[in-house]
Amino acid sequence: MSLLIKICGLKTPDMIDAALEAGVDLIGFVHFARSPRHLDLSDIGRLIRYVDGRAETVILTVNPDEDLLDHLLALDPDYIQLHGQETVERVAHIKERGVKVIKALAIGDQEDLAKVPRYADKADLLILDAKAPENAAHPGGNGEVFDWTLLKALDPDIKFMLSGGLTIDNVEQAIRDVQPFGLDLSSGVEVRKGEKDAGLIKEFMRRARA
Ligand SMILES: O=C(O)c1ccccc1N[C@@H]1O[C@H](COP(=O)(O)O)[C@@H](O)[C@H]1O
Repeated sequence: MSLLIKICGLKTPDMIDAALEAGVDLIGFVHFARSPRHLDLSDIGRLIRYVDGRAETVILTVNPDEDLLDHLLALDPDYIQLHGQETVERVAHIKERGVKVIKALAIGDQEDLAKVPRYADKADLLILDAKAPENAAHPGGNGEVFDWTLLKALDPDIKFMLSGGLTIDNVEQAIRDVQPFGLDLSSGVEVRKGEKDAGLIKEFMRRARA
């Protein structure tokens, strides 16, 4: 089965077109004010309508309260991506609202693996990402790679998307070494923070699919 690939933090129709042409499966939009990829609700709504079912759409957010969730669900994304400290119970509650949920977990050491199975049981998709550096303005999207060898201790039946610092230079090694179910990335296909590049998206996808 081919790898499921999500590119996050897209901000313009042009970059959505580049991602679709390159064969990206999941198109992600960020709603988190401190991020250089942040979009307001009306822009996300407009871009979801632009995608128009040509790929699945994801809205990434961090510890959303019920009011924000109402606004995000009104935009009708296929997935909500939770990139904060949301509990397993919160994941279950959001799924009950009728949307698929991607849960991102930060992996920094062996102990972080203990929580993975419980989230894997509840979330529709699981992302394993690097821990944000201290003082980072946002908990993801920092281009940080974590120690992939930690994942050798994980139950091989758990399906996850590998994330954190994936680029055209390390994607082939990531696939070879980790053999993930999917890949998720943002800053690795940017020329400046928050500015995606069509050539990098195309080359990343070429190498990932090769
Ligand atoms: O991209 C952001 O700005 C962001 C903000 C808040 C939470 C998560 C964010 N990004 C997500 O982090 C991972 C890894 O990103 P990268 O490839 O290391 O840049 C990915 O899921 C991003 O969507």
